[in-house]
Amino acid sequence: MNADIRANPALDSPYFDLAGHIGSRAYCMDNIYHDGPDDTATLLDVGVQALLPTPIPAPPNRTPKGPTFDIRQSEGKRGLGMFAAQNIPAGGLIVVERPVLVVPYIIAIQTYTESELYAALLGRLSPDTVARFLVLSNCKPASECDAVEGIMRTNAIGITLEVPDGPHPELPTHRAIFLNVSRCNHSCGPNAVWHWDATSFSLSLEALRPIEAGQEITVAYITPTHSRAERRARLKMMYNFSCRCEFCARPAIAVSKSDAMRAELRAFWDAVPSFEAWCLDARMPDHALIDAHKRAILLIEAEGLQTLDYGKHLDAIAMGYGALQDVEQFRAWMWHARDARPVGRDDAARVMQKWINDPESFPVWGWRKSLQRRRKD
Ligand SMILES: C[S@@+](CC[C@H](N)C(=O)[O-])C[C@H]1O[C@@H](n2cnc3c(N)ncnc32)[C@H](O)[C@@H]1O
Repeated sequence: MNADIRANPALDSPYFDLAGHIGSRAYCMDNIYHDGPDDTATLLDVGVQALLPTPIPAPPNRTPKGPTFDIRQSEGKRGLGMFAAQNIPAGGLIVVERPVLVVPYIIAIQTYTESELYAALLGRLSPDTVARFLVLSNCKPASECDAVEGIMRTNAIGITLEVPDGPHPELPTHRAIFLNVSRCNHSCGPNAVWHWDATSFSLSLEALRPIEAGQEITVAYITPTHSRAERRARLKMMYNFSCRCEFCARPAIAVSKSDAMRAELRAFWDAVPSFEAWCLDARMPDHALIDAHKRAILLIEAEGLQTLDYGKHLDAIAMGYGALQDVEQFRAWMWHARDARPVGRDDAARVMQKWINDPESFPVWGWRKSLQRRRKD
C-alpha cells in the first residue's frame, strides 16, 4: 500500500475494503497523448480506464500571459523551488499541467513488483520526460524503497478520476506526477493551491494571494491548521524534512499565538452558526455571524492561510449584510468576494456584479428580517 500521498480523502471512507479490492481488480497500461510536450503513461484499473473520455477535452482556456514561473535553487536547503516570473494577482493562474504518470492509489498486483511496474510505465514515455522524472526530488532513503518509488512518494499528488459511486470508494483515487508542480516547496502558509480537474485531466496551480515577481511559489503538503510541532512531525514522517518555511522560523514567542489562531480556525466551521440558524434566531445579535467570519479572515491573513475557505468567509459576510439589507456594506463585501474569485471565472464574477448593481436581486436579500417576521406571525 502506498501510504505517503497528499490529499487522499477516499481513504477516510468508512467503507474501505482492502481485501475486497485486492481480490477483484484487473489493470492495464496505456498512454494518453496530449498536444503538449509530455504524454501521460497510465496504469489503471480496466473499469476506470474504460470510463476515460476519448479524446480528453482540452483544459479550460485560461492560459496566463507570458511565462509565470521559473524553477531554480531555493534558499535555505530546500532544493529547487518554483518562483514567480511576473507579478501574479490573487486568484491568478500560474500553470495548467497534465500528469506524466498516473497509477492507482492502491496497486493490488502480486505478480510484479512496484519497481517493475514503474519501469514498464517509464518505458512508455519519451526519453526527455523520463530524464526529467528521474531528477525529481527523492526524500526516501535507499533502505526504505528504490529510487523511482522514492520519487513517487516524494512528489505524487492525489487525484481523483471520474468513477461512479460503488462498493469500492477507493477506486477514483490515484497518484499522479506533474513535472512542474512537483518543484513547489511546502509552506505552512502557502501562497498557491492546486486544483485537479478530472474532466480535462489537468492540474491548475493558482495564487492564493498576490505573489510578486521573484517570490517563491509554495503549496501546503499537509493540513496547515495543526500546531507547529504537529506540522513539523508530520512533514518529517511523510517527507523526511524539517520544515524551513517562514512560518516555522518565527520566534518561539510568536509560535504559541500562531498555534492558538490555527486551532481557532480548525474549529471554526463546527462553532459558527449556519446562515439559516442566524437568520431565524432573534436572540443572536445582528452582527454575530458577520463578526465571526470577519474574525476568521483576520486570522487567515495573519497566518497566511488563504487556502482555508478565504472566499467562503467573504461570501458569508456579503450574504450576512444582504440578509440585513445593508446596501453599503453588502456592496463593499461583495466586491471583495468577487475580486477573490480565481481570475478567469467570469461567469461567477458576472453574477456577483449583477448583485452589486442591484442588491435587491440578491437571493437572500432581507432574509433575517423577513424570516423573523414570518416566525412571529
Ligand atoms: C516535492 S519536492 C519539492 C521540490 C524540491 N525542493 C526539489 O528540489 O525538487 C519535496 C522536497 O523538497 C524539500 N522541501 C520542500 N519544502 C520544504 C520546506 N518547507 N523546508 C525544507 N525542505 C523542503 C524537501 O526535501 C522535500 O522532500
